Amino acid sequence: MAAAAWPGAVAACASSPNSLLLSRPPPHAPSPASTIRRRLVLGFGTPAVAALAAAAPAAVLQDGAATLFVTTGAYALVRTFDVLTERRLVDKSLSRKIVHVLSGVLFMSSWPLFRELLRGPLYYVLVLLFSVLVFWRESPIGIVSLSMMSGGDGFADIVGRRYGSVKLPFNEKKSWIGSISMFISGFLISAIMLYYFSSLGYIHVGWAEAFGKLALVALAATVVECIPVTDVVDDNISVPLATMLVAFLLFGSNTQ
Ligand SMILES: C/C(=C\COP(=O)(O)O)CCC[C@H](C)CCC[C@H](C)CCCC(C)C
Ligand SMILES: Nc1ccn([C@@H]2O[C@H](COP(=O)(O)OP(=O)(O)O)[C@@H](O)[C@H]2O)c(=O)n1
Repeated sequence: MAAAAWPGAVAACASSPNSLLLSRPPPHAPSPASTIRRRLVLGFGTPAVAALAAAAPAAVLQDGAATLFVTTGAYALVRTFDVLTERRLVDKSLSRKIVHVLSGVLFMSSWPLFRELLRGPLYYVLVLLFSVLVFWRESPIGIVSLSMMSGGDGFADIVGRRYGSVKLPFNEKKSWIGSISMFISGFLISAIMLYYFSSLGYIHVGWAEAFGKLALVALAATVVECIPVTDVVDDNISVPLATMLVAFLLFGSNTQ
């Protein structure tokens, strides 16, 4: 049953985007976030914690604390029933069903703890789950598309925000250097991840062809990321979907 900890943790992580909920606290009541912030400052009182609390937006603090709470709770729930089963205090199948019941109910109960609908992280986690379920580690498609979404899109932002003064002619929010960084980092991280999985024997990579294919997938990811549709489709969805399609066309279901 220890393996159940992983889906539990992913579910807990997925709750961080606090997907579906979401009543904000009434305006007259002190917000939980400001209470957390006050406790951080007054309770722990170190300058570093106080500075962090002062700098972080209230919603981030509240959602961060709620995510930590839910993640810890998910592990605690599974671990508790693991121990009860090991000590033969609860029958194994009953233990599993109690976790079955409590996981869903406690997970739903945690929704009011969160504050905002954080779309990007939610989509990101959903794409991770989709790739695990559909592609897992035997297909290069999931590996490559997740590399583009995480590494490529991530570095476009990191580099583009800092050095992206020269904007793209068709999208004033994105820069040449951001898109070039996306292409290079997406390509490199995909190649590294393919190497990692092939060295463990999960996939076979024909390297002579793989580099050209990866360049095409990285190009597709880069183009999709920089066209001005981000307001319509989040790039945590558009980038992986586009790269899954191109990788499927180029690689098929394996890298032979
Ligand atoms: C901030 C994130 C995505 C949104 O990006 P964007 O809107 O700026 O484009 C990432 C969200 C991460 C998520 C909440 C947590 C995912 C956890 C992951 C499944 C587990 C990693 C395990 C590892 C072994 C530490
Ligand atoms: N191709 C790109 C992508 C992002 N960026 C920079 O990164 C910032 C955030 O990018 P984004 O709007 O795609 O952010 P997310 O939707 O990925 O969170 C942009 O406002 C740009 O400053 C860039 O310069 N060039």
